[in-house]
Amino acid sequence: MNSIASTKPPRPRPQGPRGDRKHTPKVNTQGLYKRAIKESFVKLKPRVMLKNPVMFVVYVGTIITVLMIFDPYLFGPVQGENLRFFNGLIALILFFTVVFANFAEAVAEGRGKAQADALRSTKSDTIAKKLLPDGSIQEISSTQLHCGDMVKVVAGDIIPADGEVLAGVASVDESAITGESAPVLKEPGSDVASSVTGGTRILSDELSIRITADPGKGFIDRMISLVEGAERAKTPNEIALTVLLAVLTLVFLFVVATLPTIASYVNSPVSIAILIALLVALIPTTIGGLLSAIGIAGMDRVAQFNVIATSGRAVEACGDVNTLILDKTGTITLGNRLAEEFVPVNGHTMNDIARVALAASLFDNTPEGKSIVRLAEKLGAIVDFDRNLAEGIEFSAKTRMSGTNLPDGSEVRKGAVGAIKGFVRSRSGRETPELDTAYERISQLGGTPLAVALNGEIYGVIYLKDIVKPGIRDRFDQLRRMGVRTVMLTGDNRITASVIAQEAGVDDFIAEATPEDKIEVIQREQAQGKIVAMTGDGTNDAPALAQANVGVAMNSGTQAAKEAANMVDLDSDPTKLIDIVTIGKQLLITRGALTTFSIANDIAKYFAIIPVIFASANLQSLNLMGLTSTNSAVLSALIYNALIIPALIPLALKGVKFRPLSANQLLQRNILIYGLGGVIVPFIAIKLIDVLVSAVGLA
Ligand SMILES: Nc1ncnc2c1ncn2[C@@H]1O[C@H](COP(=O)(O)OP(=O)(O)OP(=O)(O)O)[C@@H](O)[C@H]1O
Ligand SMILES: [K+]
Ligand SMILES: [Mg+2]
Repeated sequence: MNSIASTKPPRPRPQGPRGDRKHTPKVNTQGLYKRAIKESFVKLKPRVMLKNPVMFVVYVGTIITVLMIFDPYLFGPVQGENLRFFNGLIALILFFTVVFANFAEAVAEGRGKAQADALRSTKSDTIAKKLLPDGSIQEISSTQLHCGDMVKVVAGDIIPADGEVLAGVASVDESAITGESAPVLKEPGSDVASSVTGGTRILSDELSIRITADPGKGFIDRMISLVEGAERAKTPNEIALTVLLAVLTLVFLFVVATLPTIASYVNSPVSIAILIALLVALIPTTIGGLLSAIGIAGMDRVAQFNVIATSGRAVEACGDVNTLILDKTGTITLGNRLAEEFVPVNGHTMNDIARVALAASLFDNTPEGKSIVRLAEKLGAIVDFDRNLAEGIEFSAKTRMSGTNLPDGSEVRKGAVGAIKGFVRSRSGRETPELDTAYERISQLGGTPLAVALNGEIYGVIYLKDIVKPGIRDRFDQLRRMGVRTVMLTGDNRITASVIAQEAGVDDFIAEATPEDKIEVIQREQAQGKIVAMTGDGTNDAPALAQANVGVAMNSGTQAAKEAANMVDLDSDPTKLIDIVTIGKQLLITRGALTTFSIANDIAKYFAIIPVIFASANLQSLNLMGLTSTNSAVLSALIYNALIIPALIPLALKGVKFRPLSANQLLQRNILIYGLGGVIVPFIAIKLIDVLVSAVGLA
């Protein structure tokens, strides 16, 4: 909520439900793949490989099998022909398994790297005109600017660093960060319009700016390191899953290690190479290889929505969100609340209320205020005092009023009906039932009623009309199906709030909320163990944004809000929170689905390889899949195991098809599709590969 309504950002234009405008720089796909291929080999350093325990086991397995190319009898006597060639094939397949997993991660990182390069190119060294205390100007490099320095920028200049406008009014091209080409007006004083970002370009006039960021610490610098993934630490869920996969790997290692004893008991000695093959087939290499790509892709998908996440953790938290806190005006409604009608009361005429409403709105720069002036002037009202001698009283969300102190000492006010009643009472005026009738009628229509008063006398009510965004009801339905509760928080009165809440289909609403209420609501939800998401832009929102588990700040918002939030929406569209939550959910579901698939796969691979181990023990009844030979069975299972990683990269990056369902329904659906599919697919694929492998005479 804004403390100062005149600082409201331009209302975002309504978007399609998926809001799929993309401003991220175009990425050259061919270059991206070339770079990823190179990276897949660079990542083979043991230090890097160690971060992924599952793939590290494959890595070690590769090294051992390579040694066994040179000495097949390294670990004792083995039966069979062409051992060197066979071990060579296994080593090759294992090597590619590792490379494919690295490739998945490299491709996922590629887009962010390309984006970072594009951002870096906007951040060329500029010459800053530093304002010295004596008023003279010194030209220095932008990299030498520090917090607190004053600079001057004129039309055509690149703004040298993040800062706050202290003087001047100018339009600024912020497309370098927002991709939006429409210029933005910057002026001092107001929370929102006074902050400027280094790297953007001033188009007209000139500004005096106080620098608020030290070199290398600006908004663009932070964006670069974020999209590049420099700060991408593993998220708590990712760590938990990595641990689980490592434990599973250990269990399989133990199982495989005990096999030789059993095998020799049934007089069927096995080679170390085959044991390694079996181990690699059984451990969860698919999810192990794709895990980090899934996480990076989730951040990337958020970035493509023009939202910058400060960490992967933030994106992931979106997936766990239980409660979504939204404000009414501009988020649930279109937000261009315009004066529709004046309703005079207490025996006043239409002319009277128009005149008082005009006087009360003369200095009100909010869209609401301007529309009241327009309507009053249309009705023929004129200003009958010297406006230079009058004093404007700015709107604040706390007082819920705005107005003017006239030269003759009288006070005109307009605002929320409750607030104006309080004002009138304090001036020993009267309240009338007529006022309540008018205000209830407007509220029932979902409009915002503003009462108008001159000193102790109420003149009537202004009807501000607002419209619920088309399609928003569907979005809330979807969220409900995902188990997310939506709460509308508004400064408006109870009746209006309940009408809009009903029309929009939110689960709950809080009316007559002050900015402080927001943080209270968040804390209350969190006390019940809920994960809470919210959007905001004002300085007032900063504590609430920091308190929320997912706080999305509007780029048009204040520096404080942006710093407190864990995401910044470059388009300043509060409805995007809904999309971000959806992306987070999809990230978690994708991870779950591919984990299920990966583990289900092992069943088939197990049945492909285990008969091999007991081959000479006449346990051929175990050869369920009817594979050609023992060697071809092992190779086929391993080839499948390697190829499934690149085959699933597109799914890992794009995310699985997403449907708004509850966690339970999703689990059932996933087990059905990815669990059952994960058992069936490899049976078919391994059989086909076996046919091919034996046809080309590899085994
Ligand atoms: N320019 C204004 N002048 C006087 N009163 C106003 C003005 N704008 C809004 N109000 C009154 O103050 C109330 C609170 O405003 P606030 O901005 O906190 O909430 P809101 O805009 O109604 O809802 P939301 O919090 O969803 O944006 C409004 O409901 C309205 O009654
Ligand atoms: K595997
Ligand atoms: Mg508001």
